[in-house]
Amino acid sequence: MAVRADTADVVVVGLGPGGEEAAGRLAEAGLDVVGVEEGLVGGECPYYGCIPSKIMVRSAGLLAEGRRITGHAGTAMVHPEWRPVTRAVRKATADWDDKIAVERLIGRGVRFLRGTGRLTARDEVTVADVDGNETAVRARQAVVLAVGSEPAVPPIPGLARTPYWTNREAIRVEEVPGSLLVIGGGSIGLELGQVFCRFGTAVTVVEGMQRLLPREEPEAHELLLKVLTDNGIEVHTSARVGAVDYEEGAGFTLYCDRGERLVAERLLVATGRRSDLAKVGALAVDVDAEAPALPVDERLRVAPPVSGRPGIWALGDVTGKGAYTHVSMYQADVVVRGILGEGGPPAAYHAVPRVTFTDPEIGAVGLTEWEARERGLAVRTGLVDLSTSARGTTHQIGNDGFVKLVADMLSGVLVGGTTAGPYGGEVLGALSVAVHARVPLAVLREQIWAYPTFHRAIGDALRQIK
Ligand SMILES: Cc1cc2nc3c(=O)[nH]c(=O)nc-3n(C[C@H](O)[C@H](O)[C@H](O)COP(=O)(O)OP(=O)(O)OC[C@H]3O[C@@H](n4cnc5c(N)ncnc54)[C@H](O)[C@@H]3O)c2cc1C
Ligand SMILES: NC(=O)c1ccc[n+]([C@@H]2O[C@H](COP(=O)([O-])OP(=O)(O)OC[C@H]3O[C@@H](n4cnc5c(N)ncnc54)[C@H](O)[C@@H]3O)[C@@H](O)[C@H]2O)c1
Repeated sequence: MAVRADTADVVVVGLGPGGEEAAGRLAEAGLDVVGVEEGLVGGECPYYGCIPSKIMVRSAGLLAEGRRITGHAGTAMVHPEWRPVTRAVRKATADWDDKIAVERLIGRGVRFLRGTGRLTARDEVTVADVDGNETAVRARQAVVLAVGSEPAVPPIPGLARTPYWTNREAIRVEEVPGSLLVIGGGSIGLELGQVFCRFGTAVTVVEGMQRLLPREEPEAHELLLKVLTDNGIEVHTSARVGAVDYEEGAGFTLYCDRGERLVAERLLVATGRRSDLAKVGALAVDVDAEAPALPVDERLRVAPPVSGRPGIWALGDVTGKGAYTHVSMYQADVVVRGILGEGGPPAAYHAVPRVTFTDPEIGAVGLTEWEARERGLAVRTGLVDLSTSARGTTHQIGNDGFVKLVADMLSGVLVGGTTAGPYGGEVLGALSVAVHARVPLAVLREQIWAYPTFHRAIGDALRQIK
């Protein structure tokens, strides 16, 4: 094993969306930056997450729209074919090759090291490559930990011995299975579950909590339960999986505590994410390696720079502030400004937007009604059914959805909201601005909302907030 020593102004460990952005911008600003990545430069989002999954969602959406033609605009026979989806995913991921991403990074001035980075001292990252060679890089100014997350697989008896899928295998699948069990009714389980269902797979979703998307509004659960069940997906909520079995040819069997015995060809485990703090050497900065996330202050510092010693920053999924690409990119900006000493506002999370790309899409921003009540706010809500709105009426089939607003009457602003329905993620834009900028309710009520749009329902919901 060879050991090499190096120094740099900044070492960025993990080059997902946020790490890549931070490394690139810091190098462009003239700092000597070493970027360390053990997998693919770009991270989960472009290769196994947002991009390929949304390609699949789009293809599945086309099938659904095709099937809606009959009875509304003529007749249509829809024959699903998975091959074009595989082709599009392979193209978008460059066949899971990051050559272009590495070139782009180097082009921005970053020195790239492929390997696993670990904090071995407060100012040192040791990078081990696949051959076991190590490079100890001493950071003069900063270390940025942007190591993201990986699937959290629950300790269900029998599961570890089976060839279950996580998002990684599901994204790379070459043929749709005849049947699929999904453990977890969150964003991944529902987006991919609906995709496979639309391509002909018999899908069963098993969710441990009482509701699908349990962190969102209960109305989102009710809507998705109705629509997904209508699509033919079998949904089990409040279901605890006691054991998993797998037999070649027979497939997977889930034994649930209430006695259900669920069988399918494939099993997708989509039960959230975890970050491996031990692997990145969190102990070197006195962080418990078993902690769920790296603790950061409002400037994303795990440890501020002190008396000539570099500061340790973190960003992205590993900070536990919302596992979304847009959060990681937002935090990258705060980190870059912090390292360059540019000042500017600290990180704020009162208006984190999120979209689950099911059909209907579930867009949400800020607090849910329950979260607002938990915080003791003077809560009033407005709720409008999209299907009965003017746009819902003209849209006809596929018009399920709602707009829900959560207001705090003391501060007189919206603190959260949900826009569920066709283009729910796009409609969310208007609400995101209102929650982010704390636009007074009085000002929002004066707004003219174009007719007949889905976002006009925001104006209708506002009128319910007295
Ligand atoms: C199926 C799926 C769909 C998703 N869809 C969306 C979506 O539509 N919209 C959205 O906003 N978000 C979506 N997400 C979430 C999004 O992908 C993540 O929030 C985002 O990728 C996190 O970015 P990150 O910068 O934290 O790092 P990650 O993308 O997690 O990347 C971290 C990188 O660090 C590397 N790494 C880890 N440890 C080390 C180490 N010790 N040394 C060197 N390298 C290391 C990893 O190999 C990885 O490349 C989705 C996720 C999944 C799984
Ligand atoms: N459109 C998007 O922005 C998008 C899409 C996919 C993923 N993501 C990100 O990736 C993260 C991970 O997605 P995810 O769907 O895996 O996580 P999630 O946290 O969104 O959902 C996981 C679900 O699994 C359930 N669960 C956990 N353990 C279980 C068990 N043993 N049995 C049954 N159910 C169980 C949870 O109650 C939860 O509803 C998301 O939180 C999100 O931040 C975002």
